[in-house]
Amino acid sequence: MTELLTSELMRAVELVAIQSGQVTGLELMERAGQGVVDAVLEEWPDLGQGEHRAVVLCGPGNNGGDGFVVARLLKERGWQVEVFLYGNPDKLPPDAKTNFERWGAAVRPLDAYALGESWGCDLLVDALFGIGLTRGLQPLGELFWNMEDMVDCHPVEVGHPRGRPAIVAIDVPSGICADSGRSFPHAEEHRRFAASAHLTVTFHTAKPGHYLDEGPSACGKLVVKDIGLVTPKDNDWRAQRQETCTLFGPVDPSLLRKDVKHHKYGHGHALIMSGPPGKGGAARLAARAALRVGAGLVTVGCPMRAVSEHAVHLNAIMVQGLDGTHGLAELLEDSRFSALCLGPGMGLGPSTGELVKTALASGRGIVLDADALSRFQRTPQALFDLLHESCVLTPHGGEFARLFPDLSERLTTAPDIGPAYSKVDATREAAARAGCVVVFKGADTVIAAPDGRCSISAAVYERAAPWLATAGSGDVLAGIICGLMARGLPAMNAAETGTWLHVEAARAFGPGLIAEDLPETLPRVFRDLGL
Ligand SMILES: NC(=O)C1=CN([C@@H]2O[C@H](COP(=O)(O)OP(=O)(O)OC[C@H]3O[C@@H](n4cnc5c(N)ncnc54)[C@H](OP(=O)(O)O)[C@@H]3O)[C@@H](O)[C@H]2O)[C@@H](O)CC1
Ligand SMILES: [K+]
Repeated sequence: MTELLTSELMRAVELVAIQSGQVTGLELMERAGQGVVDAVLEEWPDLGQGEHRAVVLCGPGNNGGDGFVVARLLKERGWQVEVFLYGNPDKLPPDAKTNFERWGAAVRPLDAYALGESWGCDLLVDALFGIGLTRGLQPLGELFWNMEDMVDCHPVEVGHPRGRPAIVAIDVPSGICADSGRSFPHAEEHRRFAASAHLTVTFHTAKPGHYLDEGPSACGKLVVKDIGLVTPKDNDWRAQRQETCTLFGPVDPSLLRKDVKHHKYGHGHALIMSGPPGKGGAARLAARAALRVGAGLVTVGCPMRAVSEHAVHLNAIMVQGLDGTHGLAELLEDSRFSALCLGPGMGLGPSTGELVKTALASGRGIVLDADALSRFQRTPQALFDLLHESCVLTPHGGEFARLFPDLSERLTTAPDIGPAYSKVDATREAAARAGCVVVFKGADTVIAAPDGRCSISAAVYERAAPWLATAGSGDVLAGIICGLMARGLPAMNAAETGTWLHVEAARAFGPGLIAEDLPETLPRVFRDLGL
């Protein structure tokens, strides 16, 4: 588990170190620049031999200061280095100014580079803006557009006469908000709003924006370099500041091990509610996932007329026909049902809403997904009033917007000042409002509990799982989380662990994945975890 620091917290950590006298800002800047050079040479060993050409684009703040350090260090290695500045050198902050002076060679205005027709280098360094970005960068739209083209269309080629540079972003690609991963749109919509890079080198710890929204695609690859900072552990320091979030993973295998002393009921009984005939596939996917993740028993509860359809498909999973809320309430008199899942394939009719209310009244662990969420589009507060802390909501973007339209609007309206409202902010607010765990799905899934705990479970970088965007994949996730809750995991643990396993199963299976494959790949994931 890695703690992710927002820009405000990162500044606070830096301040503590400087005020304690352990380090100066100038030393931190030197370590940051050295970290970038080290990361570049680790990523492209060819650049470690001989003399190469670098272009360093510096901005008006300390990110630019890091750029001047990189320029100097590369020059000391014998490289040809050209430096361009976006801003007024007289207005640089003190540490950046010192490094501007230490550089001591020519610095030209950025326009002189941006208007050139050739990339003219082997390494392009984006030191324009870091965690201090506060608004859009309209004048740089064309440069960013060209950078994206370079990253997407041209492989890095050391020594190319016109330049096919490796592009490295210092701290965060310029234009990306470090807290949210969002960019700040400007009037020139046909241009890009943020830089693109092959490699992004950040310091001390990653920031939420490296994992959210546009962040990962802009960063390319992410490397975190230690610059000798320590995040204070004491509660007083933390109590005065905003809450952090973590990057979840890997899972703790001890949460998933089965106790040999338990019989099947000791591992819980999951009840997955299904919709009418012809709509039962989603519930069967969720049920299979709940069973594979280790629930001792799984039952699909369905309208009487859907029993025969389920019966021809299911073996180890039981089928229970039941009539409406009365039938569900009666079934739940059996206290061995330890967790429920409602939503996948249930339909948007009134019966779904009534079944959800009956299920919630039972106080059991409950996962609500898909139609069980959308059904409450017009009356979200009626749902929130019934939710409790053993509930997990698993909305995708559309479902989130139905339940939390105001939060969704803040998240989708173009921000004009930074830091931009983030998916972490939105999910945290949603969990507090709903009074339960919210899993806001996407490649940048965010999971939050009502007490403020929050983690990002991102399927990006080395954990990218593009084949997971397939029909039924969400139903499987709901089933995995329900199965884990049936086994006794608290809602937040079940949500985080389930989301991580879901991505891991997709990665283990690889290309060609369909939803049915996910539960079947869980045994392999468990073996790899040493269970
Ligand atoms: N913290 C640490 O521990 C360490 C930090 N380090 C490095 O420092 C970086 C943070 O430096 P920073 O705070 O000076 O911010 P940075 O991103 O350089 O730019 C801010 C400047 O830009 C301006 N500005 C903003 N938006 C603008 C716009 N759209 N268009 C035009 N101007 C705009 C803004 O001025 P404003 O007008 O908003 O007052 C301000 O002048 C960090 O990312 C890392 O690289 C490392 O050296 C080591 C340890
Ligand atoms: K940058």
